[in-house]
Amino acid sequence: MSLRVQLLLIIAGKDFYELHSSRVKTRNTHGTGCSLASCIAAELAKGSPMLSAVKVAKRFIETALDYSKDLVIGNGPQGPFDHLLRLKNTSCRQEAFNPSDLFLYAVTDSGMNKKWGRSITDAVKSAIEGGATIIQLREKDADTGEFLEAARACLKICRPHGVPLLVNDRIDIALACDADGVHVGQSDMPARVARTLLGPEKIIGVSCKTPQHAQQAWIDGADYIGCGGVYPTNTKANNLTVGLDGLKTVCLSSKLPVVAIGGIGISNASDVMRLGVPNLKGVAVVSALFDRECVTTEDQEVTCCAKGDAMNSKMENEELQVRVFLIVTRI
Ligand SMILES: Cc1ncc(COP(=O)(O)OP(=O)(O)O)c(N)n1
Ligand SMILES: Cc1ncsc1CCOP(=O)(O)O
Repeated sequence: MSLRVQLLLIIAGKDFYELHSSRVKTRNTHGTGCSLASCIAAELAKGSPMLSAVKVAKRFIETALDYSKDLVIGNGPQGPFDHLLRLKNTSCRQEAFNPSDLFLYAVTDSGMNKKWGRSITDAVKSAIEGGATIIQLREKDADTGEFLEAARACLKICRPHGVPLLVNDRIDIALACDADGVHVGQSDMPARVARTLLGPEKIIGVSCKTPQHAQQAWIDGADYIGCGGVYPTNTKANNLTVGLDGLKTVCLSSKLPVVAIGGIGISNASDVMRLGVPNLKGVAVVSALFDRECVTTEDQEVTCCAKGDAMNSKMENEELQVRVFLIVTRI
């Protein structure tokens, strides 16, 4: 039987969160409370909002408990857990949201699938085969029942590949099918409310065009920023273009990982990634993947080099190999 551990978090007397995890069976629990508190304090000192700080600290304690569960130190009924594991072990368990998942972000489009006569599940399957690292279902004109059924079917495709599936705008659909998260825009459900509804573990992305949007997304507990349109696009009407400069400004204004979106395809993905800001983690594409007659598994690899950003001295002058896989048409 696997026991669950529950941590209740109340922020400012009004926001209430339940954080769950599996119980680690071990006698080595001495030091967990003070390590949890210290880790929360350290995250807050780095500028994290309370929820993010507690999530990071909780994951650290879980990982350390698991890592040190079989240690034998002393003879007492309770042993110490190894809170220095991060200094010794670099292969710690992965966090729930891995920013590198943003690398090739495929956003579906019901109109394009209809135009090319393909089902949403076929589109998702092909995108994953082509190298997509995260999928967003952006089904603007699907009926709720139809959308929910499609989302459930897509989850069955994504889960075995370890590819997160997010739902655009529809928190209700994400909740109903237990998707990995949502993407919301500035005029959708506010990210703070989405976080309250979805809980601390789900992935929340927010569209941001300005540093103010980015700041609010961070405060609201978002996991990543979608920034664009970087280039003009026909996929989204009346969408203000921010250009590479706007993208860079948003990236530099935030600690959150950023994915660029809007008019990005095989011809300019490398220009975007060459911006070289450390928190720009990938490109989100709609038409480059899905406005095709036949999405095949034939991948085209574009390798580009991006310089590390001077903001991060470790990255300075480092050649960063960015491999962008795009699915191409076979006629
Ligand atoms: C990754 C990503 N970034 C931005 C958007 C745009 O979202 P939004 O502003 O809500 O506009 P719609 O997609 O709803 O038209 C996105 N979908 N994904
Ligand atoms: C949804 C969205 N948000 C900003 S631009 C855009 C559309 C991107 O589509 P495409 O990759 O076809 O330009």
